[in-house]
Order: sequence, then C-alpha cells, then structure tokens
Amino acid sequence: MTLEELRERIDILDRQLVDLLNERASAAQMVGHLKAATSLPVYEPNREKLVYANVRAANRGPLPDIELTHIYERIIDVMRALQRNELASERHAQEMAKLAAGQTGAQAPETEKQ
Ligand SMILES: C=C(O[C@@H]1C=C(C(=O)O)C=C[C@H]1O)C(=O)O
Repeated sequence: MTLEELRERIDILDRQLVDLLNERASAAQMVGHLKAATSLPVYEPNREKLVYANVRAANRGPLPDIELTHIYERIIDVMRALQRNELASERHAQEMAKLAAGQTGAQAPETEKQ
C-alpha cells in the first residue's frame, strides 16, 4: 500500500471510530438515565475494571495492553463526564419545573391575600 492509500485507510477507520465512540456515548447516557432513576452513582470502579478486562481480552495487537488501557481511561473519563452533564441538566430542568409549579402555586394565595 502507498502512503496515500494508508492515510485514506486511516481516515476511513477514524470515521468508523467516531461512529462507534458516539454509539458508546449514547449507551453510557442511557445508563446514566437508569442510574438517576435508581439513585446509583455515576462512578462504578468495579464495572470499570470489567471494561478494562474485556478490552484487554479482546486485544489482538499490535496495540500493547497498557496503551489500550490508557486510551480506555480517557474514553471512560469522557463517558462519566457526559453522564454527569446529562444528569446535571436533567436536575436543572426538574428544578426549573418545580420552581415554575411552585411559583404558580405560591403566587395564587399571595395574590388572594392582597
Ligand atoms: C457507563 C457506566 O458508567 C461509568 C462509565 C463506564 C464506562 O464508560 O464504561 C463504566 C462505569 C461507570 O464508572 C456504567 O456504569 O456502565
């Protein structure tokens, strides 16, 4: 393969990786929703150990296990941040909805008193 062809191959693989990473991110977001509903923590170290074991077992090289683990540490960091952002914006929306409901509920009696 020429240099040009190899770089084209890399560009195609990168686009596939982007799709797969986004699929993983969507799944992690859904896990985040389930955790919020069941009050489970975002960070689950035991699950992360299983994820590392799973990817190392699937590794056929030439990536060394340690480098693959480093890549996954970064991926998982991002997934946790995504879950936290998602949960924070959900909580914010809930607070806003409560505030809006509280305002209409609280203002009506106030208005009656005046
Ligand atoms: C996605 C989850 O949440 C977090 C992120 C993980 C991941 O990206 O694989 C694993 C464990 C959690 O710390 C999960 O619990 O499955």
